Amino acid sequence: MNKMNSVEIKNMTKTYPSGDDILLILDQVDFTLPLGSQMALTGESGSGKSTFLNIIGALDRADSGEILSCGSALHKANEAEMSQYRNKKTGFIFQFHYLLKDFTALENIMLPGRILGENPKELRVKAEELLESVNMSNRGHHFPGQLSGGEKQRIALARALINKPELILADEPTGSLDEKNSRLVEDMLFSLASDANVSLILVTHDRSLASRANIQYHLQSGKLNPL
Ligand SMILES: Nc1ncnc2c1ncn2[C@@H]1O[C@H](COP(=O)(O)OP(=O)(O)OP(=O)(O)O)[C@@H](O)[C@H]1O
Repeated sequence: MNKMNSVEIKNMTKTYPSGDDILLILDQVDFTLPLGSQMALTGESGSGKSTFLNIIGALDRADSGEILSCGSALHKANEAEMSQYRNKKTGFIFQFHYLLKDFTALENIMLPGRILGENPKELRVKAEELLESVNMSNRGHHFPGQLSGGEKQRIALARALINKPELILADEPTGSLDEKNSRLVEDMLFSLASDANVSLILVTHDRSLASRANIQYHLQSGKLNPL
């Protein structure tokens, strides 16, 4: 794998069974993401955007092809290696925040670090810094139920960054927010990714959001087309 790339994919195919038929979702896709770049992926509903993201995030597997991401060969990885890769190399943000309701905002941010067995004191310092970077310093002790949708998504963004990932994978991260909160979360996502020089893959329906990324692709009929 070329050290200047975060992701290198060759000839990746993914199908799903559908009754007696087979759905061809990704059709011999080749793709390279240079280190530190920000890529947006658009495409119609059902075109396979989440499937593409989930394979790079080691949440799903391709049928065939070579998938190298952050130095890991995902097409050859076993379950333990997939989980190690997910926890150490990637930070995921979904449309819904998936914060744990019985944990405070600060505890939610710390959680991925706890799973890796990091030193709790150091982790807390990092989590407080991240809380500040998403402008939520005064809300660390609040529970998710006490936060607005936009605030919860900012906590989810901080949580995605706690393990200093090499790659952020965002699946419609502003899809359930209003215009004002969408812009706020978008601004934070792009600026935090670029400050930390982390590569970003962002799946979105929103063309204006996509246009903020320096690389844009459109997924159609199983093929990735640069825009
Ligand atoms: N586990 C599965 N089993 C069978 N079919 C699936 C599975 N997961 C996804 N699909 C199908 O694969 C296609 C691509 O799904 P995917 O979620 O990747 O699309 P998407 O572009 O992200 O859509 P949306 O924009 O609506 O979220 C869809 O037709 C979907 O129904």
